[in-house]
Amino acid sequence: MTKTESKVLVDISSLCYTNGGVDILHDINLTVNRGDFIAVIGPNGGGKTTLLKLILGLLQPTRGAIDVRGLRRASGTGAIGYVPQHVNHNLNFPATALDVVLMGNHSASRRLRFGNSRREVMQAHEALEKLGINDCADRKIVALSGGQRQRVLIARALVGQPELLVLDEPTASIDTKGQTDFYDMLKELNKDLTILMVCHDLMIVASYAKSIACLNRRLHYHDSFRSSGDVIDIFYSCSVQEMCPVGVITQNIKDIRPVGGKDD
Ligand SMILES: Nc1ncnc2c1ncn2[C@@H]1O[C@H](COP(=O)(O)OP(=O)(O)OP(=O)(O)O)[C@@H](O)[C@H]1O
Repeated sequence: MTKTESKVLVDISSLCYTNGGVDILHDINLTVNRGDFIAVIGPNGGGKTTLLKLILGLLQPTRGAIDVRGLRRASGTGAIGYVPQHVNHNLNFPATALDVVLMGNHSASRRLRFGNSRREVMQAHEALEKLGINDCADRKIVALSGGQRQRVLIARALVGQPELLVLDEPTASIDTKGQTDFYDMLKELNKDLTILMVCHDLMIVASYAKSIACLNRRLHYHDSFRSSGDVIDIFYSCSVQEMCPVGVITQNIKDIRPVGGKDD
């Protein structure tokens, strides 16, 4: 880290978000530090996507603040790369993988400029290469597999050279083997890039994330988390209205750990 780089990229304090009189997020505090790999888990409707939209600046907090001054905007089009939850590809849409990645260069400031510079095309190829799919550059996006398409979307998020990569349930349509490859790749990217990811798969979370934020209107942050098949059963059967399932799980791990067992 250079002297000008801040350790804290995003600082969320006492954030509340209300929509139509409904309290969707309440008193959220979260700090995203450079190098983090944070998994956000929580039940459907718990506010995960809403939190990501607030960080991206697509929504404004009702109360509290999100400080993103730690993110430099020196180069590229955006300090945050975003891979959304749902991307519906129109089967008649003729774009190639390269075209989709190049869309990552389109910012408000250059909306009226047509075409791409040679440098932008080169950067798009580099992003595809980084994700191991540059050989798909000229293939139509609709002709790619779910896993390949997901990598194209990450390449699109990376082409603006972000410092923070935000992903919303990125592997919903990828098979188990593809998911392992995908998360291995994210782990590799995390060497240079900070990652904040919504994910429902606790095994994945336990294997890849460095810390976990459990969100159900309120947020509970945990520095570390371990999971097992039993724990997943507990997670999905517990009620998580106001309490944190990770707290329940952690308690349960303590309860089932044999006396004299290694305390880790
Ligand atoms: N545009 C909107 N207008 C009004 N309410 C909304 C809007 N978008 C989301 N909500 C509500 O906000 C709450 C949180 O939704 P959000 O999509 O953030 O949850 P989530 O945790 O991402 O859910 P999931 O796991 O199902 O994707 C839900 O009650 C939802 O109905």
